[in-house]
Amino acid sequence: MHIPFTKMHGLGNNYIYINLFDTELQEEQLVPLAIAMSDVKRGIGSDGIVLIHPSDEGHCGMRIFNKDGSEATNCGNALRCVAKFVYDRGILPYEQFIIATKSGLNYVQVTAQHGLASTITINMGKPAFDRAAMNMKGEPSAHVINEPFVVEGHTLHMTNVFLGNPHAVFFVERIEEAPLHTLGRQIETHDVFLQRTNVEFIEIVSDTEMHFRVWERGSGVTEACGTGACGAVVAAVMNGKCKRGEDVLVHLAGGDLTIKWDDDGDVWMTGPAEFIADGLFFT
Ligand SMILES: N[C@@H](CCC[C@H](N)C(=O)O)C(=O)O
Repeated sequence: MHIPFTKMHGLGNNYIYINLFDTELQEEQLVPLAIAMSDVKRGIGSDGIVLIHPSDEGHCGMRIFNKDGSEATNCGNALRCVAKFVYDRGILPYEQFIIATKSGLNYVQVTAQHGLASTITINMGKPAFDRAAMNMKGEPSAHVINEPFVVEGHTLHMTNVFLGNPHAVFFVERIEEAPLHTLGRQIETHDVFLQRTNVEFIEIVSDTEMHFRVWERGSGVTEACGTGACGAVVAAVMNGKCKRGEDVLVHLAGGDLTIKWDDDGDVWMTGPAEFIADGLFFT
């Protein structure tokens, strides 16, 4: 079987996109396909796969699988790439439309240059803070804001934000010292998180600027995480370190995103998306 695919990236967070507007896949193929395609040596190599599919009321739908085959509920960088895919390729040639994900409907605004999407702004929805939303052990309605968290004998201070996906955010003095490789997997798989978590380290530069690094659930260290950057800005506001209602410039390993948590409670993300290649995957 030959599966047509497109590889794209958002600030280096790279996924293989499969267009189900014109390709058919069975549900049982999806997990093995995510693992096989993401493999650098025997597949294409990626942080996971993303399915672009027709959805109700003329919306475009999106599903995201991490490189270990686990399915997530949303992906900020993939939302921008899907927006560029459907806009540039004439599937939804409008500057405003909706992408439906497992975590809800995301409003999209495309800024185009010479007929191609160059910058994409997405409404990422409203954050939640309760342990139930985070799928954590403990009192379901309790929030975790800057609470001591012990992992591998280290006591860190954790803030939890659910923003499309679960995020555990930690402040560091210097971003170069973020313990991504030493504690990322241990925090992701800590038994307090019933469905694991994404892990973010941030260094505050000012109340409108930060550095950011991520260990993603199911994919490990990646160059960028859109829902994570949104969660990090919300966590910084909750801890009195960033301003609500203003653009916050987030420096990720793969480039910059602009994030705003507005006064109505919605979080907005603005950034780029790029095509890498089209191809056929042989199974
Ligand atoms: N890279 C993504 C998030 C992908 C899913 C995540 N690893 C999870 O399992 O929750 C983004 O840009 O938001």
